[in-house]
Amino acid sequence: MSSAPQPISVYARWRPLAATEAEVGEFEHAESQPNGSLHTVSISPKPPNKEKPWSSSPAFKGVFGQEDDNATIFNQIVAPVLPKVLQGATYNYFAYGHSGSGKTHTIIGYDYEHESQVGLSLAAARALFAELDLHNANANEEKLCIGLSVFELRKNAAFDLLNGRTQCHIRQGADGKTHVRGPTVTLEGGKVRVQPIVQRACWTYDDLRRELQESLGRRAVGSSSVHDQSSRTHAVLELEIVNSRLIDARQALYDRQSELVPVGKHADDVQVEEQIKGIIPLEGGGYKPNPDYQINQARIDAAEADRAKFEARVKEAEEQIESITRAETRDTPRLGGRLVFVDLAGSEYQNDPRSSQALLPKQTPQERQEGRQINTDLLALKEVIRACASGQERIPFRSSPLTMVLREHFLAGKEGSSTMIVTASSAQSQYGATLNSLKYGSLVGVSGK
Ligand SMILES: Nc1ncnc2c1ncn2[C@@H]1O[C@H](COP(=O)(O)OP(=O)(O)OP(=O)(O)O)[C@@H](O)[C@H]1O
Repeated sequence: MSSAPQPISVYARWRPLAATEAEVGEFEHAESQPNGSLHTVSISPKPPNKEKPWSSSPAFKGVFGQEDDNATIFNQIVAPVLPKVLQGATYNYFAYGHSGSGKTHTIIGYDYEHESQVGLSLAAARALFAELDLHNANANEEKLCIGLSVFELRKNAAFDLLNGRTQCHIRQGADGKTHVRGPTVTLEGGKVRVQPIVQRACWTYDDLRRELQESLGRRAVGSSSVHDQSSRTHAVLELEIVNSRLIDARQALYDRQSELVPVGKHADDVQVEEQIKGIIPLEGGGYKPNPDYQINQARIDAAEADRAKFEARVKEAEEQIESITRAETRDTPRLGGRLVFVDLAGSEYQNDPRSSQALLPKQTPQERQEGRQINTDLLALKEVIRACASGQERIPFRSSPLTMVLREHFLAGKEGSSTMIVTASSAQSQYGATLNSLKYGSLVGVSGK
């Protein structure tokens, strides 16, 4: 697969100190722009902390200060790409940092009422709806809306937050694509349904906000030995520009895939049954043809013909989706534009004793195992971003469930890009954790140069 380089930009964001942290004090941090484009970030601890000062490479496209609110960040790094999203491009945003550093504040926000505080995903949805409403007001145009998907990734599974937190499996198909599917449900008449991650059609901003709020209420909560469970999962929010025809066509595809399952199984069963009846096992091993049974080839052929008929129906449904999404039009907004926001698990789970000691004093064996998976995910993400940014031929998407799930978004075309926001705290107590986050961001950012 040949891949065009996908640009990556990394930003750092300092959050204000919490009241309790302010009492203990903060370490020094500064930034500079040595080559006039990318920023370096420098930090140095205050005594009694004996750690060494550290400076990043020029790797950060920008640094947001404690006084910068969500609206400022939205205007600078999300608003400029919205015209491209409306033309069909995909843009990915990742928030990376230790627990409590401000990832959720940045991606979703906690205050939905004040424009300056709404997180990047909701602010983007509101701005997209303003454009879609203008388009939809024209009676001649097919109406467009935003398809919302919200899921959590934990260990090797995805949990669909728009579908009661149903556990879904992440698999790579024969086509190399990643499939995220819920359990197979058997319906009346032997039919089955294999439900993918739900995409909810939202026609207004208020609809979307309500759906998002409700789904986030289903995030894994409760106390582990140290943290809320939410810091141990990656939350993925996808916003896609869709219309009713596309939604219906995708539903038709899932229906036909579901219909194919029992038909395919029946064809396999008939094949095996006939072959078994047609042979006799020998005592010393091996088989000989059964003289008393003539393999019923007509029965096998009928079952295979049935399978072919249902496979053709699936193919037809796939082509229908292709024809809807590929419909050549210069008009905007166009179908398929996407924004993907990822609130990553706490970076303290990365394998570094310095940050771990401060934030993870005591972990159960199960938590340590989860921590190792998060570590794998975050390392894999770094490698995938670096490979995408340098236009490498082979991108190691299969290294972790997180990168498998995001594969399609990274490959969505040369128009889009990825942006990482490293959320950081200058509280004295969080020097080690912040240092590690900035180091990670710096490594990712230099690959985008
Ligand atoms: N830039 C900011 N401005 C104001 N308050 C902030 C900012 N960043 C974070 N906060 C506040 O700090 C607290 C912790 O932030 P948040 O929950 O976003 O952290 P997190 O990195 O998502 O943590 P976790 O990984 O545990 O979910 C919240 O009360 C949040 O409102």
